Amino acid sequence: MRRTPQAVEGEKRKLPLFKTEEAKGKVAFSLFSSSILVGICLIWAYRLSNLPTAGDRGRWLWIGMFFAELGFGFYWILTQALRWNLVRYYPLKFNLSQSSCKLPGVDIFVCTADPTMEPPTLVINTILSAMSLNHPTEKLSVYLSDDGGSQLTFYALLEASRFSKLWIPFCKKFNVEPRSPDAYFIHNFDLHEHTADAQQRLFIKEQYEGMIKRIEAVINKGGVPEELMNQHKGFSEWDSNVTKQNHQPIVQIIIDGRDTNAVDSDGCRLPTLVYMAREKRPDCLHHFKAGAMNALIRVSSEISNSAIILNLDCDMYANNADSIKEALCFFMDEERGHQLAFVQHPQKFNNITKNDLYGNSSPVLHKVELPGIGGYGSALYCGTGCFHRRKSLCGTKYSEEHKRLWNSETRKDDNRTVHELEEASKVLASCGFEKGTQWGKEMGLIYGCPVEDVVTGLAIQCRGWKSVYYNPDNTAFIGVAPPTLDMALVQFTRWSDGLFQIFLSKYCPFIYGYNKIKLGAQMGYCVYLLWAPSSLPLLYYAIALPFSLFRGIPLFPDIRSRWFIPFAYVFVSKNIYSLAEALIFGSTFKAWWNLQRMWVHRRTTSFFFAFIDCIVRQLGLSQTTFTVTAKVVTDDVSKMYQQEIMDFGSTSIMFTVISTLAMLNLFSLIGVVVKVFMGGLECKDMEKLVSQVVLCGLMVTVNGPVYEALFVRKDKGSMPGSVMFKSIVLASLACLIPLN
Ligand SMILES: O=c1ccn([C@@H]2O[C@H](COP(=O)(O)OP(=O)(O)O[C@H]3O[C@H](CO)[C@@H](O)[C@H](O)[C@H]3O)[C@@H](O)[C@H]2O)c(=O)[nH]1
Ligand SMILES: [Mn+2]
Repeated sequence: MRRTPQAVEGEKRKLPLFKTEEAKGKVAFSLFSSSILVGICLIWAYRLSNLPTAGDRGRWLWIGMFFAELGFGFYWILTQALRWNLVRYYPLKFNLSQSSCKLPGVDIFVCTADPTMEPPTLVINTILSAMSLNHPTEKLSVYLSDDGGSQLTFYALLEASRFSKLWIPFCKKFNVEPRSPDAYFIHNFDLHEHTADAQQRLFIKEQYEGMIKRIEAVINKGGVPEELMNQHKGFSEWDSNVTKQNHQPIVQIIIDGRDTNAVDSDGCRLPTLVYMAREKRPDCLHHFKAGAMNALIRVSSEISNSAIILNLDCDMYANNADSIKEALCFFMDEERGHQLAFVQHPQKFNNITKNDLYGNSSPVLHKVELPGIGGYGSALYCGTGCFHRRKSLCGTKYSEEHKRLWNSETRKDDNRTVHELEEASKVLASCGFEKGTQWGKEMGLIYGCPVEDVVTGLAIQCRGWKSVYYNPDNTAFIGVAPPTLDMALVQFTRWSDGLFQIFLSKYCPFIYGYNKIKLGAQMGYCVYLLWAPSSLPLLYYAIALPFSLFRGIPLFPDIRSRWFIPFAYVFVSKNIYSLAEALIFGSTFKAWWNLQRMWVHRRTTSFFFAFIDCIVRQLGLSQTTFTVTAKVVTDDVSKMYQQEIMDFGSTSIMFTVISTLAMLNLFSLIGVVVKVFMGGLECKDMEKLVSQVVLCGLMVTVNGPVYEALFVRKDKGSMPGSVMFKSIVLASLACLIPLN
């Protein structure tokens, strides 16, 4: 009997398109983690039962220790939620290729904000990589949002649109990866080979380099020359009044995907390519990246309106050519796909050195902590490398009805001309459009928070949607990590500030998420949202321990007391666990050590400043800002980074804090050594101070590079003299303050 095509289709569509795997070892882990919990409770009990009596030296120090350890303890409990429910997802690409379902359209959004910090040549590499992803080109549209409103970026995009006619067929023919020309040509191919393939590669490389030269020449001139301007009508938007902060909405459809004449060098259709610079006016809040994303959502709904949106930062190029296919496996799965709002990829970087000097890319974060919260169906939205369902991003609540709605959601059959589409889009990208609407509140990305991504993801999940964190072996998107300490700390300040702001707002996961997302997910969110206040216990330890050690005041139990055991157990086992976990997931020992140092620096500077900023803002004294991370640095700085030498070469106040803490710990350690040698400390007293000596010693060891930068190095990355001076004065003062 012959089966009808429908029956065959029905059968095939039942194949699952992704699978889930739970991590093993849950029982062992919960036993271990309970034992630490017991230790923590014992520590709290010790603090309460041994409180020095009123008038005793160090009573206040002791009370502070109790609160610090309460903070450490509760925070540690939260972090356990990230490890209870580790789930990994695997798309089944083969099953998708077997399925006869129609693929939905995909709109890719790329955001850029500044042509100097984010050079147009970098931006177009991301654009080209996005345009060449494996997906039917008539269902692919790429949008660039340029918050810099720069004709240089527009010019570069025009050049890229021309080059894409060569690049896309080249990628598909040779299955090129990474799909960013810059990242691809960095590999040293044997370009002198004489095969036809090698010849073609060489030809494309030359074309690429020629394009980059032309763009750089225009950038060096500081503007697009008249004769080039005449080549495209779009340049007429840039009259003399256009500045970054003040200009009309600009929308230019550079490639119209509907146009059957828009073809590449092989005669295949090109994806749609759109440039957008939303309107900016000095008296109109633009809400940074969130505002740009929302304008993109609206403009793209007018032009292509694809059901799936991929959002990328301008430095995140596509590495894995099949990432769209893989994401569609999740969304199109018959059984569970309709519940998913987004699929988040990890943020990986192409400039991570062997031992990850600034702890930018920890394997434990990507392989344990983020999938850990994903295990509750509540993966964090991290702002880039994320595939969204347009519906959920626009504010729709989850409902069972979203099943099988793909086909009705593809591109509008639109007969309007390019000009008409552009004019209609400009209205959507204007300042006034959002007034009195739900954009920024219930629709699109949420405004008012520098980490618009996390809060938006949370809101989506609280509307009933689920999300997936997917970390493929073949990394999907690769960006640029901040290559200086200062930049890394500034980035963490913005994050921890924004995250804590979410905690204090109506979006606090314990309240907003109550009964909507799982408790584990609420806790998991708070691990991040409480970064800023998590600075306080560590800062207290970093000051109170050397402070009291210098004065011979013991703050921990005698090493021969039984109370010493829980302290030692918690401290040692927690750190051994963290080291073992890091090594198992592919870190080096040195990378783990560097990360520990970075946590000390982040907590004592970024998180602490963010904590203060956030409180100040809650009092209504300041406004949200967004400091864009520069993606290019000078050669000196880059060389230092490549050699894994820390860069302290700026007078940032953060460096003063870092070096003051380092000096304080060093002074008190030296103080103790001197006392021991002078016979001023008896063995009995020493036994009480051992824990403090060890902890201060560790702090000094962790800070090794800080002392080097203060006293040994003479290069550009050494600590400026003024910072050294301030830190020595401050640390000495702290040592000299009398304590009754
Ligand atoms: O007014 C603005 C500011 C920034 N951006 C873009 O936002 C992206 C992220 O900015 P970046 O300076 O690179 O910040 P990062 O700290 O690297 O960004 C991380 O953290 C942000 C939230 O703090 C998220 O939005 C990002 O996706 C995430 O990669 C870049 O493409 C910018 O061009 C804009 O479009 N408009
Ligand atoms: Mn970035």
